Amino acid sequence: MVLQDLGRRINAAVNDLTRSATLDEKAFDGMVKEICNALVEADVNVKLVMNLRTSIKRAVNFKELAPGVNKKRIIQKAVFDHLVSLVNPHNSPYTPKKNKANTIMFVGLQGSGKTTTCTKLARYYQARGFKSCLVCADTFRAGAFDQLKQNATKAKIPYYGSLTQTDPVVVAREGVEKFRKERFEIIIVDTSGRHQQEESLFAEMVEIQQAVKPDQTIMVLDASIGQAAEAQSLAFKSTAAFGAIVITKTDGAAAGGGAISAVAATKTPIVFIGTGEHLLDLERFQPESFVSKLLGMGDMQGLVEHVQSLKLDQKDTMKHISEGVFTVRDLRDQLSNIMKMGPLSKMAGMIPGLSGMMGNMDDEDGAMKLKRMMYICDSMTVKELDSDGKMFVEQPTRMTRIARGSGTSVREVEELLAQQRMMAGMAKKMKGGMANMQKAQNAMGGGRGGNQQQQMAAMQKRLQSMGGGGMPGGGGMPDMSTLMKMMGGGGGGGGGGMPDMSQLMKMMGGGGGGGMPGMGGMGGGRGGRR
Ligand SMILES: Nc1nc2c(ncn2[C@@H]2O[C@H](COP(=O)(O)OP(=O)(O)OP(=O)(O)O)[C@@H](O)[C@H]2O)c(=O)[nH]1
Repeated sequence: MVLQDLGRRINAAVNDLTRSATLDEKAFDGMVKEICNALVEADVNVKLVMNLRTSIKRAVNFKELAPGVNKKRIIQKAVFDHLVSLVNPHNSPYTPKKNKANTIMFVGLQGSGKTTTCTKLARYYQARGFKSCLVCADTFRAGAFDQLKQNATKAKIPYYGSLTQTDPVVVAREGVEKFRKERFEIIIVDTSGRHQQEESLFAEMVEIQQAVKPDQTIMVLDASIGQAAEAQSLAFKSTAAFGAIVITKTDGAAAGGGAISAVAATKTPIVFIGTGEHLLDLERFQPESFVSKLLGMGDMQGLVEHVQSLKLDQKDTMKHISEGVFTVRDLRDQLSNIMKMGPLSKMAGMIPGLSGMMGNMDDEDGAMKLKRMMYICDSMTVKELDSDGKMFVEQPTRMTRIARGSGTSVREVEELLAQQRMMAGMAKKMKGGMANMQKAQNAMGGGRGGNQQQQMAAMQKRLQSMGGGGMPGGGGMPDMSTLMKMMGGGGGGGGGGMPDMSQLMKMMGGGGGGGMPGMGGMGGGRGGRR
């Protein structure tokens, strides 16, 4: 069962119970049983599942619940809290510091995703202002250096390796020394994959560790090993004292829940999880955010961090929106920003309530639709791009020309222009709202350097007062329709406009956040795709 399915099943069990007319002990026991079955099927250790069952039942003691208490809320919160503690390692990892060389060494079994994750992590820190680089100390697998070189070049990360030196200890030492001299702040050392039995490779790993003296050694584990993650991490731990774990391939692994909970049980911090093959498919692991996303409640903090790390250029569009304008070029810029964000299904998972709405959205179809919209924009003249779109109504032959030039249909050009018109309408409405938003932000002590938590809390309060469905476990995030209300957007399942996320991010003190306006119109939302 992939993680998404696990989340859906748990969510369904909780929702079925809280919606049912008879919220009694028998129905509650049924829900707990269904959650436990789902967890066991996702390869979570039976003993851990039994503990969770006992503690949820203890937390919601029907016999002692006073009449009139909000049982729904108590049940939701108990499930949320206990799932969080199931995946919480209760241990903080090393945090890299600015203006010093932080050396991070990667170890793990063959094929677990070390090389890929090294590059993802270097990019992650690079995007956060750390001068990052990569050292390839895998002289064991032919092609390992080439793979790292290719990945690093794509991510624009400096790298070091050798095609002739066969001693990985020498390569690691030379690479780290070179980058330390050059004042790099994050130096990531990739080592060769091991099998548990290969004693000589284990010894080599220890030698590299002694040579480069890493500040942190990270073990990479493939999520598909499920519960075996515990034994594997202990085998590595007894040889190389590693400090943290990255679990890769949580996107497709049937046993992802098993691996995460097994590692958490060993109290080893899980720093990141790999969620796909793309360079951006790396998420910081935080138990609350993870469970929130698993249950389809979104992960707004993760979304803000992700969008900020992309360093999207929003200046012109934000200025336009504040003036009540939204040109075709603004739409093109937003499309290009969306394409930088990674697969749509992942973005949707971070927005409360949206993943359910886009349940059947196929990433490939979505990406293709976006590309075709970009082709349309790229076939326009500068004047057309910077226009408000009215010239297409006055001279419809322009649409025929553009459709021909972009290899698309007139219908698609019309759809794109309809999208732009809708955004322009929203921009007009938001003209006054932007100033109010800014005022609200200032009042909350916001601004770029503001206290994000305070702002989140204030925003949640405001959203709740608007009637949004609260998220159990302190999240309090509303559903999408509430967000849309707040943003003054259209909304609605089939092709309704998504709100401009940059507004939300601004309010959360994100600064420079990215806008994703009108994503719903991209493919018509669920069922609207052709
Ligand atoms: N779906 C998915 N694939 C991943 C993820 N991380 C890595 N991969 C894929 O897993 C495969 C193996 O990854 P590598 O990075 O080469 O693994 P490695 O551990 O360096 O391999 P060795 O050097 O042989 O030990 C590649 O095809 C990656 O694209 C992930 O989070 N999700």
